[in-house]
Amino acid sequence: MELFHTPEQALQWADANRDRTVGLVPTMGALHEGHLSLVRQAKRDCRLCCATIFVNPTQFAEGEDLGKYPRTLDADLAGLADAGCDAVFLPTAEQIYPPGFSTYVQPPQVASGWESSSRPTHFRGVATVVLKLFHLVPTSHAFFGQKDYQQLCVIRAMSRDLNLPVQVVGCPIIRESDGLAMSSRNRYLDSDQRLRARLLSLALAQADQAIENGVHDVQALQQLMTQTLSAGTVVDAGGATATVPGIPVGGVDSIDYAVLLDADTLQPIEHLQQPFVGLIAARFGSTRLLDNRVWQPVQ
Ligand SMILES: Nc1ncnc2c1ncn2[C@@H]1O[C@H](COP(=O)(O)OP(=O)(O)OP(=O)(O)O)[C@@H](O)[C@H]1O
Ligand SMILES: CC(C)(CO)[C@@H](O)C(=O)[O-]
Ligand code: BAL
Repeated sequence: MELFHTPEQALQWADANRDRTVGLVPTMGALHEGHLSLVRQAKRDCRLCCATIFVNPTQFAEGEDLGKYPRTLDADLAGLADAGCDAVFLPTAEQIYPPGFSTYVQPPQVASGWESSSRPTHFRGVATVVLKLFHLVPTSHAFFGQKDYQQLCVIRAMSRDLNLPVQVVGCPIIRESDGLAMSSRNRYLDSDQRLRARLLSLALAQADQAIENGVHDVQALQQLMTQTLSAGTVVDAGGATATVPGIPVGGVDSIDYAVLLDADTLQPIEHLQQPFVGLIAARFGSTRLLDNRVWQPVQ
């Protein structure tokens, strides 16, 4: 596995391999099985895979966890090599944002709301760095996780709107055995928060079960997700409310959103007659976690 530290080296490598399909896997490091699944998918779809590790300062808001974001480079490189990654680009902040840098991507419409409500400049930073990475490591394909669903929508829209010659591939969410979506920030959770973090996937599973049982009212489904998250309780098959074995009493510390939206536009919906997504962001102390689930139209 080759390591590049400068944009020139990355460009040279991409140039030397321009007759092969190459898949790009952008990450911020602190890698887990979710990231490695993207590398494996890239290797299935493309001849070569290049991962990037860069904790991008422009996507963090003032007071967020940029300074304490986990950095585990040795383990990351071992995991990438093991997953069959061919090259890793590890730029510095000065290389990506040299003195005088002042040009940013205005993110597409689908960036409005949800994540942007708590992180107003987040997608401006994400879109800018992803566009730069696409230029610095020119590839035919780029792989992103559905765990960051709104981010995937933003990158797809940017690629379409700006005619970028990159096929954006969305990859399924990889979960822990209790359903918690893998995330680098899970390591911030203490043991009590970790048990309660299961409520995100549980809220989506509750909505899924209710849809199966014929509940097709959007408000009722959103309420069910909110109730599961805030009280830490579930509704059983008979409609009774019950606590969940193994989850400490009480719900998440706060909910940023728990909504059903059009799966493409992320606009609110009134019925379930188009593909739709359940999107959740909730907090445990200062740790903010995301989860989502996509459904096909219900007739
Ligand atoms: N559980 C997962 N399953 C699939 N893809 C994932 C998962 N977690 C992250 N990814 C994807 O990996 C890529 C890099 O994400 P990132 O480095 O921010 O990891 P993360 O675990 O989401 O970190 P954070 O906790 O900071 O949100 C993104 O495309 C992201 O969607
Ligand atoms: C896509 C990304 C690597 C851009 O910094 C980041 O937002 C992430 O890790 O999801
Ligand atoms: N996983 C998206 C990157 C971020 O939260 O900044």
